[in-house]
Amino acid sequence: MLAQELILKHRSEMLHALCSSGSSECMEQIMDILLAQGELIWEDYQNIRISSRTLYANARQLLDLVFAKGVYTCGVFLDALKQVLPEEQGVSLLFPQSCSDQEEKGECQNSSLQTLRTQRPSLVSQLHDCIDGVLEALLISGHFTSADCDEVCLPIRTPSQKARCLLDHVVSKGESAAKIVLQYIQHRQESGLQYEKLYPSKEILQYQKKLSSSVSAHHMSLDDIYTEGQLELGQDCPDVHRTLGLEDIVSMAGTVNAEADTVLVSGEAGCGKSTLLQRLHLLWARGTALQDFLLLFPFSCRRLSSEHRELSVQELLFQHGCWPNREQGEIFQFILDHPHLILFTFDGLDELKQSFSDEQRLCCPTQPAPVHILLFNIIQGALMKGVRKVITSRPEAVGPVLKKHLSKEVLLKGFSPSGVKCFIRKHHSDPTVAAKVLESLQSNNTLLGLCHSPVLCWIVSCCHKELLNCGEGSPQTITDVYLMILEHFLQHQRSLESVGRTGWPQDYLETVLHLGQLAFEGIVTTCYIFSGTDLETCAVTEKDICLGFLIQSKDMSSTNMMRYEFLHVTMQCFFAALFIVLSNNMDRSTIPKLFELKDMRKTDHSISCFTACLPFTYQPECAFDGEARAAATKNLQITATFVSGLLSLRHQNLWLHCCPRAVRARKVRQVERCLSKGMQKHFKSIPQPVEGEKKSMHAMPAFVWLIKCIYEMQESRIAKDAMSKLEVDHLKLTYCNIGPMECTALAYVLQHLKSPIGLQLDNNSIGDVGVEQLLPCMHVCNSLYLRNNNITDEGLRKLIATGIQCDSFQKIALFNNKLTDACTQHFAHLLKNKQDFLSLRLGNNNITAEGAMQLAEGLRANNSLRFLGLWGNNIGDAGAEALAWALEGSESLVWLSLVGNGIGTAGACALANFIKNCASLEELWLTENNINRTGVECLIQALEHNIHVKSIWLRKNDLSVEEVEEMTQRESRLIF
Ligand SMILES: Nc1ncnc2c1ncn2[C@@H]1O[C@H](COP(=O)(O)OP(=O)(O)OP(=O)(O)O)[C@@H](O)[C@H]1O
Repeated sequence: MLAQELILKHRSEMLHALCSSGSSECMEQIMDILLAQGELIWEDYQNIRISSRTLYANARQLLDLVFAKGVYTCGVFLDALKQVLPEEQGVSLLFPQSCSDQEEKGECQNSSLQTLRTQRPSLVSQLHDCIDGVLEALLISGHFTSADCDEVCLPIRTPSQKARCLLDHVVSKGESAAKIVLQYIQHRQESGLQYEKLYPSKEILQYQKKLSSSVSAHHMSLDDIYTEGQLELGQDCPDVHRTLGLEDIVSMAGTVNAEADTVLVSGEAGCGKSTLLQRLHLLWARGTALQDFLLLFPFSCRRLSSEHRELSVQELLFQHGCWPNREQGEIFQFILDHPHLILFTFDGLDELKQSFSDEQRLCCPTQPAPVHILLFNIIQGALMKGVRKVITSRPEAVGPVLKKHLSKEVLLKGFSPSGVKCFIRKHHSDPTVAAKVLESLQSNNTLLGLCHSPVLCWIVSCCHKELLNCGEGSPQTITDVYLMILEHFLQHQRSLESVGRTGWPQDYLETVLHLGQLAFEGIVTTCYIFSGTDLETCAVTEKDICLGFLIQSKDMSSTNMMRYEFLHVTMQCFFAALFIVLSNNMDRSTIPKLFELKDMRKTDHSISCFTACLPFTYQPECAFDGEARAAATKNLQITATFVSGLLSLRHQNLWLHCCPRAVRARKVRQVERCLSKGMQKHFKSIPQPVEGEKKSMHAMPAFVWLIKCIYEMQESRIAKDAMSKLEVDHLKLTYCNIGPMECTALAYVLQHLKSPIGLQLDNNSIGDVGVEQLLPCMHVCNSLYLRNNNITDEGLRKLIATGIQCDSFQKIALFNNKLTDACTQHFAHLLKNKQDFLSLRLGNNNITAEGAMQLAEGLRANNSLRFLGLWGNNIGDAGAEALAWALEGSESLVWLSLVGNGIGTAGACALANFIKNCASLEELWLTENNINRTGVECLIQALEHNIHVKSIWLRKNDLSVEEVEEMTQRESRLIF
């Protein structure tokens, strides 16, 4: 439709749109545009704007005039109208199909070219700083050749000349090329990057470059080995099961609170949180990700913790973000004006000494305050509202107050099985070495389980020579892995020094004790960065530093002071544990305090020989409260785990010449006693069951920790002793961050249970490797709940192969995993061979009709199954028919759920046949299955012959309100 006709047709709507607000502003703006483009002359303008006339009369005059001037003026008018009127006022409604329809009909074929001509002046200036981008778009789309691009970019041209030359070329290429240019510019505007407005000065650009280069300089080293970790949305997110990519962290995906600007990435020690942030920083600096953010400021809570001055936000940005800059004022103003273009990252919130609180409010960005207060205000958006923030933390430090201020939580769960492979391949440039390391991991599933933690994977990969030479005795525990890297670093030093010395721990005992003391005192006082003076106080020498366990602290701030930290905080825990085990002067109460986790910081710390020389000021008790205490305690727990491992029988020979046997024996006894007491305390806290219910224990995180300590000791006597006192029927360990490594420990200990239990491990990250680790305790599980654990058919195959041999194994729940039809043959086999199996729940996997048919084979041969849940799969009518055939005459099945399986009317009719003759079924769930009236009729008829069925759920099917009403009357057991 021509522009003139459009005006004629929509005249009254246009009048309304122009005048209904009662203000002449819209009309004035449109006339500005028409005047600027020469479509109205000054006299026209005067003739329209007559103040004694009504607004509507003036608008009519305008429309008449524009119409009289012809098609072209009408086109300009329509463009102006679109520009000026807000969308919601109905401008899009005015021309409901204008452009798309017209384009299809070819009537509007010149519109982009036209726009290029009519908007030429503004386009020239808009193109100034994006010529390269537009040329690239034209090149990719095939409209321009590289010769065209070269022609446009001739160095003699000024930016405006380049822009004009580009436009001229585009006009010669036609409509679709013009469209590309307009789309490019529009996209930039939409994404908030209207460069003229947003790049107010060269300083901002220079500062951006400076931030990028300092960020890349810090993180380059990781570039070659970075491997994607497993990212999931937190449990509060609506779309929990979605897997995420790196950029999704800052996207809106999974947002639970749209008001908040802060995203939390949480995960266990060494799962790769800091590394993930470093990766994000690097990608941003290179311009390959997060390009919606113009400036990115990375902060480390570890380093912020040692800032004792009060700072304003501005000082925080420039003193901790990057070196001070001349143009601070302007840059800061830019940040305040454009918060949505800025990204802050705060790594390691758990390392702050204060728990998150939203009580002390600040709102002035120039007001100085203690750093943690600034941080808390930034996180909750009281300061720097609109700036996007990504914070990382261990889970212990995340309390409900913090959660309230999060836009979403993302869980980082370490490497997937393919991630482990990918990391090892990246780490070893020689593919033969990589293949050997992988082969050795495949042959030691426990070690493979440990490698799901990136930090352990890194160590194992570094120590590949030791690993490949260790034969049978390959590492089984995390202590083994850390001992391996200790030996690796020390041996490396030995090979540089003269040979002919004794054993490695002895030769380096002093070094280990120096580093150990530094580590221990740091862990006790939550200090992870050490000054030269701290090192001196613990007698750490230059040579000790050269071993490689301490690294120079990377700091983007201006301070030139040399500071150190351990390679990783878990390494610090390991050295602290070595110190506890090897120091002869250790206070006797240290181990009990460590295990009972009575706060070692609170006491006056009478660890005699070094109390006096503690380089740290102890924080008053109140400084560690709530989540901050829990987070600090976690490192003490990791230390205790290492203490257990180091004192295990199998490592005693290592220390023969390092510490007196009697002292060591005492420490071993202390650890054993603590573990036994700790477990008993847990068991005592289990409430007595209500009559008729099972005795159930909901494990606390400390229970998993104690189990891991027992595993590190590798003595079945201790495991047996611990389990001898546990009397429960059901052990619940849901949402406990249980990965393959924890499964190993659990199975090691639980296998000694006296009587079988239900083991509930829903919502963890067990995976196939974890499943394999659980096998040794399958015989004590009468039921196993593994909902939402990333389990595939392969893990399932192994699980069933063992389960089938276990007499007590009777129930399994596997909803929300990654099972497909390939798993159903194993279940069929189980059902055929286990005539006492009771419950099979496979909801929300990927099972289709084919899988249902396989399963049917097993069901047909089984006469014990009481519960069968297949909701949220896709078995269709054929699957339902197969199940109906298999279950015909069943005397055991009580409950069947086929919710959301697309079984349709045919499926319902098939099931009706089975219902007719089934004396056991009580509940049938057929919600959401596209069943129509005919299907329900079949079910009603079947129910006429069946008095046992109590209810059939039929909500969300293809039935009208009237049908529902009528059928409810006829059969009250149908629930709609
Ligand atoms: N995605 C990854 N790709 C390659 N290596 C990784 C990755 N993530 C972690 N690592 C390795 O694991 C080590 C520990 O990771 P990182 O420090 O990021 O863990 P973290 O979760 O921040 O630990 P913590 O909570 O103890 O501070 C890194 O130094 C690196 O060697």
